[in-house]
Amino acid sequence: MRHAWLPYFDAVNAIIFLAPISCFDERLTEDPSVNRLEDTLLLWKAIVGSKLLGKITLIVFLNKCDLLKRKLQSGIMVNKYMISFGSRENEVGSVVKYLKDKFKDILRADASEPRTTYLYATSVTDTKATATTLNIVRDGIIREHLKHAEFV
Ligand SMILES: Nc1nc2c(ncn2[C@@H]2O[C@H](COP(=O)(O)OP(=O)(O)OP(=O)(O)O)[C@@H](O)[C@H]2O)c(=O)[nH]1
Repeated sequence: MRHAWLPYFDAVNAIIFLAPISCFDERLTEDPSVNRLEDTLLLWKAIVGSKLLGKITLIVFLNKCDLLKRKLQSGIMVNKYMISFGSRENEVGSVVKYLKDKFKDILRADASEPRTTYLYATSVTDTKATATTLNIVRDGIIREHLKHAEFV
């Protein structure tokens, strides 16, 4: 159904893409053959590759970092579910860096033109930290618009 809702986003300036990165070891309820994080990356690929969304600023929240931390501390290994994670340290910082690079790689390979994209590690249930992140995002978008309007 995803292709059905893409056209409804043609009049927006920015999309906040929430990627629940703690779900690296989970499967989709609707299709247990698909890993949830792989599914998230496929959706990112579709959004990045969509010509309809080509002019929209993309903001990625690598979300549920608190839940990710808890999973990693309990001994669950990322490389068991994502082979390409390899021998990197099984801790939040290296998982976030690895995933940021993955999102950027897809952007480089699939975006039809260069575009403004921001990536943040978040735990949105931490409302104070999320408010700060949203303020940074808002300032970035405003600055971007002013730049296009040649005010800065
Ligand atoms: N601890 C924690 N909980 C979160 C975070 N983000 C969302 N949640 C909680 O996760 C639950 C599911 O919310 P979402 O992930 O937004 O919704 P969803 O994608 O439809 O649901 P899931 O299939 O569970 O991912 C809710 O109870 C949220 O409050 C987060 O960063 N940290």
